[in-house]
Amino acid sequence: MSVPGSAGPLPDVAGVRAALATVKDPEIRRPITELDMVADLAVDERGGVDLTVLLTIAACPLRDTLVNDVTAAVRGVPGVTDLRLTLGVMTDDQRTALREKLRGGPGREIPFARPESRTRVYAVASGKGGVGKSTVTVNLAAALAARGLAVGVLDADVYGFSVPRMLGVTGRPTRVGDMILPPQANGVKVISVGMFVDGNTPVVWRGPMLHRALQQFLADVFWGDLDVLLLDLPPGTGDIAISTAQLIPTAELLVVTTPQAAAAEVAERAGAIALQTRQRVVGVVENMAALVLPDGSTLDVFGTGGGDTVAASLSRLTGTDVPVLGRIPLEVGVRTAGDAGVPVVAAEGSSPATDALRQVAAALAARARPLAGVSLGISPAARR
Ligand SMILES: Nc1ncnc2c1ncn2[C@@H]1O[C@H](COP(=O)(O)OP(=O)(O)OP(=O)(O)O)[C@@H](O)[C@H]1O
Repeated sequence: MSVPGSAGPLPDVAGVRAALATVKDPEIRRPITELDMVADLAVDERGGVDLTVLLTIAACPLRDTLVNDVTAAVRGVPGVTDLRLTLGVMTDDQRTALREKLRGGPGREIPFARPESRTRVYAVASGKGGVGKSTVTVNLAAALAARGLAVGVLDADVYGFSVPRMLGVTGRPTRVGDMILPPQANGVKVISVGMFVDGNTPVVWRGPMLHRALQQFLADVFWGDLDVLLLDLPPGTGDIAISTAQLIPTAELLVVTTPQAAAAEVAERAGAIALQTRQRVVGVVENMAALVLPDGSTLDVFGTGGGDTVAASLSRLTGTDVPVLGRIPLEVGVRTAGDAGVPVVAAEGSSPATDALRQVAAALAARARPLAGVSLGISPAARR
């Protein structure tokens, strides 16, 4: 059949539906046809399309993106002459059904704790504050995402949350019923306690509240099928590190230290918590290593040897081989990039620091869990 008065083919519902299957919800990042967002679809004999798309929530922040993507997809179908698009909103029951579909069931369990989970979870720990734990976390996340991995960062540094700013995330997460959709920046999905408090209000939570918050971030946030989840822990050996081990026993520790002997001693204590929690220590990252001066010489601002000391001591304590995965030099660009909300590895060009960070990311990427024989849920996740 063809459109009256035109030489082209008459579009049918299946053709338009196929085009709509290429449109992804901008926040959930799955095809809208799979999410049951396409409510009514009809094509008349003139090539006019009547379509109702259901938004997950009325205040959908990316509504315009969705409308533009839907319009472009439908208008791109040969023979379509008109699109009459109506936007509706899901009912509570429809949202519950969507949540269960995405989660693979009605429970509130932590997907990363399931035995079949293929997500590598790394808890990034440090002994003391200010050694660059958050900087290392966001750069590893961005470098892993640049390698094509699906990456999430959970900023569990409740007292010093800085990850959203370093990754350039300004938005708040959208809530669909009791499901939280993480904002994404630099290819990384991010959730931080800082997104749930007003302005610069300090967080004054005690252990049980911290545990519940962490549990909620792990269970109620729709992370999708991640390859890697990085947790930015608060410095030290506090409640959050223990909660992490209880909630995701397979989480592995990545210890960040500086070359300074004093920092190394406390970093050892942070790593040694793995003995009590029976977690594996995947390695040590030595940050703030020798600064390269303009004449090419180097300056050991924080001394030398801290990374090796921590790695040797944790190897001895845990009876496993804990390697130094990389040494990240002090570099002005690392700090300015973080301040600008773009991790330095995501900026143009390379430097000794970006090379070292990418090398650590490569070592972690090589440890990705195999996909074979693992059920991924309703469909492969969109990577970004
Ligand atoms: N390799 C580096 N070169 C230059 N500056 C760095 C480097 N690593 C971190 N910094 C800077 O040092 C400061 C502290 O880093 P960061 O906030 O990442 O530390 P942290 O260990 O996460 O601190 P806390 O746990 O107390 O929040 C930041 O201003 C950051 O930009």
